[in-house]
Amino acid sequence: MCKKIGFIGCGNMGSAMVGGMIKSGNIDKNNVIIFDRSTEKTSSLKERYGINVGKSSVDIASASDIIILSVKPNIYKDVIEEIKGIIDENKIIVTIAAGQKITDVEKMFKKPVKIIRTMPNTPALVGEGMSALCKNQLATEQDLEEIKEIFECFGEAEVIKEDLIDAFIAVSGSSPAYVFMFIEALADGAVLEGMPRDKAYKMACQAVLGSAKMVMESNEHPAKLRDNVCSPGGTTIEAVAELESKGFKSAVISAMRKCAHKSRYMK
Ligand SMILES: NC(=O)C1=CN([C@@H]2O[C@H](COP(=O)(O)OP(=O)(O)OC[C@H]3O[C@@H](n4cnc5c(N)ncnc54)[C@H](OP(=O)(O)O)[C@@H]3O)[C@@H](O)[C@H]2O)C=CC1
Ligand SMILES: O=C(O)[C@@H]1CCC=N1
Repeated sequence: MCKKIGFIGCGNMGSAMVGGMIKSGNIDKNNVIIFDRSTEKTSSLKERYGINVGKSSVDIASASDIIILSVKPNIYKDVIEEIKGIIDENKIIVTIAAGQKITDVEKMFKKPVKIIRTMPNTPALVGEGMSALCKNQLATEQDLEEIKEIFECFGEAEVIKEDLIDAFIAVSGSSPAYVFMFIEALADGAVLEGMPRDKAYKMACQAVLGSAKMVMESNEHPAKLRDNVCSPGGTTIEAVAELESKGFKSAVISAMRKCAHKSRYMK
């Protein structure tokens, strides 16, 4: 892969993707160029990964074959207005924004442009991202495969239909936030029972990591794996009963409905 990859916006998600790509060893640092209106962010990424820094969004659009729009959804219009003159049918626009449908982005360009809509997540930074991708009509299957390969540098990637992207945000793009809350709650519970805080985080994280791995590798239903932990009259069923009475699962499901609804209707 020797195409030039440009990032416009290097905040939480852009920097996680840049970090994941470079750390993977599959993308040459000389093929990555970034721009953010905050020079502090670009300087720190340049220092860490040795990548190139552009002077403007226009710089990135000119120098890159693949342009990743990693600014907030409400900034898309301004950035596209700046770069659209430079974008031709040989370049691929990659979007990562919640709520920005392919047709919305096509309208902003007001001309035929190859667009791959994606939804990554921040665990990309540690090579454990989960991304979804879909394409517009002008982008080819080969373009989609090429972008998927780039996203696979920092985790798993799946091609999905665009109408599933709101569900995907709820289960993947946004879900690290709720998983971090769960880890924090597990650690707090352990601290309450006398465990030192640093050990509590390590134990909580390993329990989450190990449990996720078990679901992925065992092919068992999560409820069966839960039942295997619940000894009759034992400790776990006490915790499970309390979680059920507090509406643990329904709280998660209803949070995800809010998340998907926001993604579907946000402007
Ligand atoms: N955070 C996440 O977990 C995920 C985010 N996304 C999507 O990623 C996108 C970025 O989100 P996130 O990284 O969290 O946001 P951030 O605010 O952390 O990053 C956006 C960056 O873009 C900069 N910026 C703003 N305007 C411009 C501009 N005109 N030109 C260049 N840079 C600009 C911002 O600077 P300043 O801070 O000065 O405004 C900021 O550094 C969003 O569209 C979001 O929906 C998708 C999946 C997961
Ligand atoms: O909160 C947001 O809008 C973005 C999209 C997915 C994760 N963060």
